[in-house]
Amino acid sequence: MPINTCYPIGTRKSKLAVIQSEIVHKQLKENHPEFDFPIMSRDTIGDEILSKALFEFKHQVAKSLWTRELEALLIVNQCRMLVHSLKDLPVEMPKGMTIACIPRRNCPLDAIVFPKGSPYKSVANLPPGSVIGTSSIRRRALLARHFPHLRFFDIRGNVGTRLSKLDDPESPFSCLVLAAAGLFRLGLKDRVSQMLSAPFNYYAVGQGALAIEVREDDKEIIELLKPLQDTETTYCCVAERALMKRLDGGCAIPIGVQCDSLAVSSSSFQVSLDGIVVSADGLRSAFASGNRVINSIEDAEDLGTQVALSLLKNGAGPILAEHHRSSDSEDSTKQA
Ligand SMILES: NCc1[nH]cc(CCC(=O)O)c1CC(=O)O
Repeated sequence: MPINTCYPIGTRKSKLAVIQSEIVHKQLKENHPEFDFPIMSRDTIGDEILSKALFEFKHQVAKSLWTRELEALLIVNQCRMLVHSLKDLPVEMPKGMTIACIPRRNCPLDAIVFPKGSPYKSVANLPPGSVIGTSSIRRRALLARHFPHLRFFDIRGNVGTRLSKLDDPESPFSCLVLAAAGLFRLGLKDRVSQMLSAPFNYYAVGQGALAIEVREDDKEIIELLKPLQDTETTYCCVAERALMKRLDGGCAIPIGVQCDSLAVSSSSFQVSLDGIVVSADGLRSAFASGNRVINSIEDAEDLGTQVALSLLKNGAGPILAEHHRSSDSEDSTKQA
């Protein structure tokens, strides 16, 4: 037996974060039954400052909201890996950190959840003035594009908290928009009334995928994580993240994507990537798409960058500049 047999997994404390770590734990045990992978959970700033809408945070702060405290555990070797939702990770990883592995993706789509007992089954049927609960500027902008008669209120907290706010008879919300993957992992599939997909809705970069973050120099854990890597998911997510990186987007910017892939051999995939950038009011948008055969991470990055450049050619620049201006000034955070 090697001397080191214990590789702790670090995670946020929310129920979803812990379930996601358990998914990774199970896959690690299947591949390495001789080792232990205890789960250690911690609170992060993102969990503590629940009263602020996400897009009110400064761009740079928003990028590391969910991850900074956990990375400290990696640095001091108290944890060997962190399990995150990929969409919560910044496109530029902090110095010394890397994504070792992206396992197989769950459903990447957004879903609509109505309160228990609601007569509605579709957002399209909601009467004018109905209130949609979401703190995501992307979800708000994309829905406003189709339904200018609906209103949007922020809602924060973990998925369980949001659902109890929704079900409260005093609640202003007619429905919530949540990631289907999170609801599925929490065993709440029966709460999903409607799935939102392209060309009507586009999901967040990396949505539905997990990412395992490690110290870049920890070759031992990188090796142990190799069997958990899903090549098809990785190519799609790398393309999506390259698109966002080229547009300098964080979670305060309404960029939506839709990525589809088809295996053409065991190691190459035909990948098509659609991207959309929307103004906060949903009135203006830029769209672009691209597709190519992907054989490597570099190919995937190239696809994402190409779609980003097409987006800029199609008018994404001024829309993005507007968002950067409003998230950089102190007093214009409630623009929509
Ligand atoms: N920003 C919070 C967050 N981060 C990841 C998920 C869901 C799981 C996933 O996308 O993999 C959620 C909740 C939501 O958006 O409804």
